[in-house]
Amino acid sequence: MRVDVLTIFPDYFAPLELSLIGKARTTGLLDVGVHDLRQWTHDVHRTVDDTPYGGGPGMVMRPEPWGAAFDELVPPDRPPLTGPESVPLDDRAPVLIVPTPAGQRFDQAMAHAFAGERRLIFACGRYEGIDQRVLEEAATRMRVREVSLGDYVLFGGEVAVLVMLEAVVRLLPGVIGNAESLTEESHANGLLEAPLYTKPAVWRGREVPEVLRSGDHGRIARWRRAQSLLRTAAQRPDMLASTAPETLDKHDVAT
Ligand SMILES: COc1ccc2nc(C(=O)O)sc2c1
Repeated sequence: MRVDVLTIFPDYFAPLELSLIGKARTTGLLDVGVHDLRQWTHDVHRTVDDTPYGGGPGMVMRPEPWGAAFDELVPPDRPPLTGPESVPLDDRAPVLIVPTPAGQRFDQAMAHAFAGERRLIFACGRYEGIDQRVLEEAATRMRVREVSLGDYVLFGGEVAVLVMLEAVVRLLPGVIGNAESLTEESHANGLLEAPLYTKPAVWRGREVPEVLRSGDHGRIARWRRAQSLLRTAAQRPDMLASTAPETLDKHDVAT
């Protein structure tokens, strides 16, 4: 997978050299380019923002640097359409992901969808946001996705990109050594994962549930399923709404 990130704070992405993402890059599973948007400015102050039309607080990111950056990263195979019309794009066009509080909520299903793409481009907004015409023009040659991490507001898109990148890259084949981890974790099956335990068997007077030390794999699986349902009901009842109702056997719940 090729990923390009456009930002005025490239240093935010130093963490992409670390851990499993860093390893994915060195092993060739992932190719990342982080680009300072200011390299597409031409004034002495390398200006990327200006006051909003219609008034209002703060500043808006100017369209010109973004347009020039996209021209370089995604050369139009034809002059971009200048009208308001958008062009349906085939699935070979790169996906442009724009973090914004006004976007669709990011979730594991979206992470899987992005993980299936050959190329992702992330546009990190700052200030009050990016001139809307940038997204409209980009849609003539990319599949544009406005995405939010949740119902809160950050200073800019960089942190959201780091979160989405980690969620996506860990799904790429070969990045996580034991792919089975991906099937057992929260949100993998529409539920939250069961509680986890490791040695010692007793810690500060608290015992690991006997069932997990029983060696009875069928019983352990039933217990974990029951705990997963109970935990989801307690923490995220909204997730249960899209899960078929299940009857819990009290023996499966017992620890
Ligand atoms: C100006 O760019 C921003 C500002 C806030 C913000 N908050 C996000 C979020 O997902 O919470 S993405 C994002 C992008």
